[in-house]
Amino acid sequence: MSEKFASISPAEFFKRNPELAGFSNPARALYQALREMVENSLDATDVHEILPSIKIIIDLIDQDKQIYKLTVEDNGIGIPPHVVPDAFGRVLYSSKYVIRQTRGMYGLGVKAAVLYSQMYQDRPVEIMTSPINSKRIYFFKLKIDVTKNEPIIYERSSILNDKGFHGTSVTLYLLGDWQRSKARIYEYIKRTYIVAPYAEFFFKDPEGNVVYYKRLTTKIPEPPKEVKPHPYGVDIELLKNMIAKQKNDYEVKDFLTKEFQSVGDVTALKILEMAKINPDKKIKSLKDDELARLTEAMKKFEDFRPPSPDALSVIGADLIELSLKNMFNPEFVAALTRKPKAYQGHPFIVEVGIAYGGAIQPMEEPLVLRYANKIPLIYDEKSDVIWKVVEEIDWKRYGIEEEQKPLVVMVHLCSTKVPYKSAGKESIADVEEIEKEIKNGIMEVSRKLRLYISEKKKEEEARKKMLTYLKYIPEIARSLAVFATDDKKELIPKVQDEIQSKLFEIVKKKLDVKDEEEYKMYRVEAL
Ligand SMILES: Nc1ncnc2c1ncn2[C@@H]1O[C@H](COP(=O)(O)OP(=O)(O)OP(=O)(O)O)[C@@H](O)[C@H]1O
Repeated sequence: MSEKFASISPAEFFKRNPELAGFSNPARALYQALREMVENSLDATDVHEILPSIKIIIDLIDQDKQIYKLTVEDNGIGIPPHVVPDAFGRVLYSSKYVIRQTRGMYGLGVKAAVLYSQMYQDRPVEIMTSPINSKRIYFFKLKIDVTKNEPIIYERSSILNDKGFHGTSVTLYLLGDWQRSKARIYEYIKRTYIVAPYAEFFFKDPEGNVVYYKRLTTKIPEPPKEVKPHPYGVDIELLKNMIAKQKNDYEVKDFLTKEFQSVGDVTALKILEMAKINPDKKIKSLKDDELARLTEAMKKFEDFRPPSPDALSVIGADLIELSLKNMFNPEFVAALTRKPKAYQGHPFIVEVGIAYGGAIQPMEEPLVLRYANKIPLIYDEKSDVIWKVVEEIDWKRYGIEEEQKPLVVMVHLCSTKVPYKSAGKESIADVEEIEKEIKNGIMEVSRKLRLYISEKKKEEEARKKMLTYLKYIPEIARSLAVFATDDKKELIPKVQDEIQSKLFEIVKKKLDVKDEEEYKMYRVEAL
């Protein structure tokens, strides 16, 4: 029998393999669709220095068929009306194919949700949007033509925007399973809020429950800037692609200095010498073998400055501490942002937060909160590099002796390219440089915890010591009273009482006991 060959569109590919984008079953699909929409909303707000107000509503609209209506609304930058159909109806269409840290990166998320949606019910996706300063609010209803990977527009209209609204609201109908996704959806929203305390979230679930997470601060992290590629991240195809896109036919030396970061005149000349290419040669005339030599020289050259961290946007130690305190009410909290590092030409920064004791529920393993580019990662915990590192930490070395540890470890990796293991963005691959940074970050913040625990222990020991003195006070007071009254028996009780009170007073001061009740308790116990 002969093989039958055919070609399929990217839309068809993801329709056939929805699990690759996280849409593997109705429970996971409801969670994943919500995630994709919330992440788009956050990218449309905080990346543009707008304090996010995000509204999420899930309704069950067909009990028999388990069809849910999911709406996510934001106050973001909105979407220009001419790109809406492609943004929601053409797989691999995105505004995020630039070198800048955003939650989105594949140009797939919301389309994967639309594809899944139209597989099990027939309502189109509904979009309402108004870009900043737009005089009109636009409405669309559309589906994806799976064979052509194109939007099919069912409705398009607009109304006057007389209230100055800007932002986007997306409504999707899909086969879901609320009962089996409920815990994870709540966890996702909570963990998203932990790293975005400058956002407010309103959530109404299909059972009618409403949660509101209020904005804790108006301090918004500095947004990421778009940067040029770093020479370490280059390959032959990328070079070809960049050259093809150039309007002017640069000389190769100028091309290197103008289109890449960290390349000045001297460096460009050195690279071209290594690649044996004439610096005046026009880029469009470069042959394949020359491009290969140029790529190799760019990879081998050792003196580039590391990739610029300007494209990254960290959360910041103070916001992490604020959120951990607010969420867990711990007795100790610390956080830090490590210095920028790079892997394969991509800059990255690791942030770590730790919370201990107080109201934290003790568990055998610490509670690990994993984040990548401000997205909480909920599924596939055990296959993630963050988990791998946390698992290897010997907490006893940091003063945590308990079998059941009241401990939360939060790790945030931000990068212009997070090495996710799949398009569903649930776990980070073990890249050596990243693994090492996470380890160093956890160790550094844990040393602060160790210091806190050891000081606390010292204080407790000192306290215990003082408390044992209490036991001896009546005895000492009696002996001193006998001594001070020259054995005049009738005076002894009074003097003994005076000495005793004085001594108790001294210990009380030393112990720093402010609460009279607590002090009495010690006394009773000690006596
Ligand atoms: N709420 C929104 N506000 C503004 N723009 C949006 C919104 N939702 C989607 N977009 C636009 O639509 C594009 C496509 O979104 P989509 O979720 O498919 O991919 P992405 O976010 O770019 O990447 P990823 O697949 O990694 O999530 C986005 O790049 C963005 O430009």
